This record gives sequence, C-alpha cells and structure tokens, in this order.
Amino acid sequence: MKVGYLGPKATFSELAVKKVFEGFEHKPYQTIPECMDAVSRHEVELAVVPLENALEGSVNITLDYLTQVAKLPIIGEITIPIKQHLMVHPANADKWQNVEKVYSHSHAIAQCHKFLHHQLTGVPFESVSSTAAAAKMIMETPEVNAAAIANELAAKEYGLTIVQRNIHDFDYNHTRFIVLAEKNIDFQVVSGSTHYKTTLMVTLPSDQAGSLHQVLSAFAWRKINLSKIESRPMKTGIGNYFFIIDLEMKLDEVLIPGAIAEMEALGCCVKLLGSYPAIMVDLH
Ligand SMILES: O=C(O)C(=O)C[C@]1(C(=O)O)C=C[C@@H](O)C=C1
Repeated sequence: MKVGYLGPKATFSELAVKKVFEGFEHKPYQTIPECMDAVSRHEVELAVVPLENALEGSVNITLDYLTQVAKLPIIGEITIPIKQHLMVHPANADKWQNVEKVYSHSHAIAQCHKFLHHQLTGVPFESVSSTAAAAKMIMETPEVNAAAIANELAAKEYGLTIVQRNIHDFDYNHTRFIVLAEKNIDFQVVSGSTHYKTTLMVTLPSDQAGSLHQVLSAFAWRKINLSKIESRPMKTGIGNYFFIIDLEMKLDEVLIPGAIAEMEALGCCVKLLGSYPAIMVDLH
C-alpha cells in the first residue's frame, strides 16, 4: 500500500509516516494539495498531511483544500513532537551568525519567531513548501550563506550542519497530521489506537442570531466534549465562515447523529469529515 506525504524526504510529515506506516511504500509530494490529489487519482491509497501545530495553529491550506476541493474522509490522526533546528551548508558553518536569509515552511518560521528576532535580527526569511525543501535548497547552494529551519533527519539527509538546536519558541511543540483515504482503511489496525475523534464541518444559517450558541448547545446537553472549534472563511464574501468542530468521541448511533439532525433542523449545513483513531507518537 502506498502512502503520500508532504515531501521531500526528511520533512516532519515523513517522520510521522515512517513511524506509523512502517512497511508501506512512502511517496513524497511537493505540496499538500498534490498529496490529496494523489489519493483522489488513486496514485496512493493514503495521504498524511499536516493539519495543526501547537504553536502556530492550523495549516490553512490543508483545511481549505480538504473541505473545498479534495473532500476526502479523515481516517486517522498522528501527533508528533516537533524540534526545529537551524542548519547551514558545512562550508558556511563558521559564519552562520551572518546568514543573509533563512528558509523554511511558514509554520516552522512562525514557531521560531523569538529566536529569529533576537538571534538573527533583521535577517530576512522566506517560506518554502516544507522544512525539508528548505534544507535541500541549502544543500544545493553552498555559495549562498543562508540557513534552513528543519529537523535532525533533514540535516542528515542533506548533509547540513546544525548550528543552533531547538530554536522553536516554546518547548511543548507538536504537530497534528491527518490521514486521508478514499478506501475504508481501518487506522485502528495500523495505529493500535482506540482513542477516537470525530470532526465536523458546520455552516451556520445566514443572519440568524444565536445560531452558534444553538450549535454548541446541541453538543453540550448531550455531554459531547468538544476539543476544538475553529472558523475559516467560506470565500463567499467577508464575514462568511464555516466551523471545524472536533468531538472527543467516536461516531455513535444516537448522540452525534442526534446533534447533527438538530443542527440541520436549525438551518445549519453539517458535513462529517471523519471519525477516526488518533495517536500521539513518541519519536525516540
Ligand atoms: O515542512 C514540514 O516538515 C512539514 O511536515 C510541514 C509542517 C507544517 O506544515 O506544520 C509540519 C510540522 C512543522 O510544524 C513544520 C512544518
């Protein structure tokens, strides 16, 4: 079975895939939408893409492309610890404090703002498609005194020298990855996890005061615990949002269907994005 992930080799996405999908064929893709399209094209059976980082929040392209274009079921979630390091080409190791530019994924840069502000004040940074893509670029351009923010595996994969370790601003740094598949693949068998979550996409009726309160009440009186609610633009005009709601329970036959029916009766549009096992992986 093939698993697509945000590449190139040595991204945090690959770390998650290597840890959970041992024995599967792993296939890197340049962007998150390309990962999802590969599942839709049946090029791979599964895709693992980043959804949310503990310091920087949601990876918006994942949410938007999943809900607006790919519309693939979420069948699993993998959370891994994130350690960001500053790395340079070995030829530039002794002059890293004078780097001309820092490259990484936008979320990795955001996780290291304090370090960049205090240790590399005024040095410009540029977002690229992933942390490993930044590392690969630094390896290919030794003549430029630039740095990448990436993980330990990327330094090894691309022969870079880590000049500053753990530059992320806060210690408790994790990223949630979602596993997407068209086929009904049982992630509990792969992960061994029995901790389930259910994710819904809810659009409120227009111009109905109190509708969000009604949505939250539909879960509250059923004692369904929410672990997240987040709004995202519908892209139909300023102020038009949909809500992503994570429930801390597996889809059952009474409570969640009852809450969905109640919300729909109140004029909401509700879509089940998935009910799936979630696993926290220790990379050691
Ligand atoms: O670029 C990578 O290495 C990724 O796997 C993407 C990603 C992300 O999008 O958040 C994953 C974990 C980190 O938060 C930094 C980047």
